[in-house]
Amino acid sequence: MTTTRLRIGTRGSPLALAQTRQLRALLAAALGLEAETLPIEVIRTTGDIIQDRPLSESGGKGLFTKELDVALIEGRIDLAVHSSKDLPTHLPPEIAIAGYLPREDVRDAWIGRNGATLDALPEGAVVGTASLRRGAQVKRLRPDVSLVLLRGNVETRLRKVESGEVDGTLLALAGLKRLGLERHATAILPIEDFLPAAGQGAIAVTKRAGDARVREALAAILDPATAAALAAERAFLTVLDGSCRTPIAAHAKLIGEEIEFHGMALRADGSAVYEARRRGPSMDAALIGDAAANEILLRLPNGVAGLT
Ligand SMILES: NCc1[nH]cc(CCC(=O)O)c1CC(=O)O
Repeated sequence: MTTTRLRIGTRGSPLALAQTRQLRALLAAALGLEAETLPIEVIRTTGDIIQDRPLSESGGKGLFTKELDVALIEGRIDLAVHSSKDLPTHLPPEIAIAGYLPREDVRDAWIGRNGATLDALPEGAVVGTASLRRGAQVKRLRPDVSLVLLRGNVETRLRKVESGEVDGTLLALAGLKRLGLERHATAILPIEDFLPAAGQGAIAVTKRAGDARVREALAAILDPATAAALAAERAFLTVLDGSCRTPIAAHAKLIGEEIEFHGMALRADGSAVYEARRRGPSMDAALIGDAAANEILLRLPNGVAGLT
């Protein structure tokens, strides 16, 4: 197998690069190569350029992936590394998800100014987030706090808490860990109140559909348990999130041969929550996520649009 020239594409954010180096190290070890023989191509995406408004208002889907898809299709790279959370539910037909690395911690971390917890924030405190899901989950517990848009990469957001621009923010613990910034977490939020985004904590690899060379090269480092969980979470998202404007959370985990699934759709102001829980054989993961989403759809008085 000629694998020595596999080119890896990624966004250029510190988190994207950390994830890509992790994948490259695993892949090189599995192939018995030096990591440096697998070149990393940094590709700027639309999502990296838009910084001043929520991505949900900018066309949402595919903002972090389109330029990487094009690079794959044009043969400039052979695989691309993504945060699964940022992968759209529908990919172009030329692109396939090869699989996922073993998942990191799926939970959200709370970063409070001067170490304050979410419970201990004074009335009317300001929480920064760009995530509709996190905003709705915060409002559900603390309807008195105000939400402001906080974008930028992980370091930028941490700085905005330190400088007092906001009293606190939420970030994926996985991202903090990968950047060696876990010490900034004031608290790790319980999964029941802060059910994560579909795909949170998982690194996905995409490739050209039908590229057997890349599929074979990756086989040893991809994790089937994460793939089963992601199949359920992505199916749930596919049914509920046509718009990227609805707060949706989903978490699946493999217990033995079974998938345990918990999904949630929230009204943006946190005033209503619709949940579904299911358990079933892991081979039915996508069906489980799909069924849970349809169960929630049936309970929504005005469909998903009623939640925005
Ligand atoms: N949308 C940004 C993004 N995409 C993936 C992660 C974290 C890493 C992960 O979930 O795997 C983050 C930052 C954050 O939510 O704190």
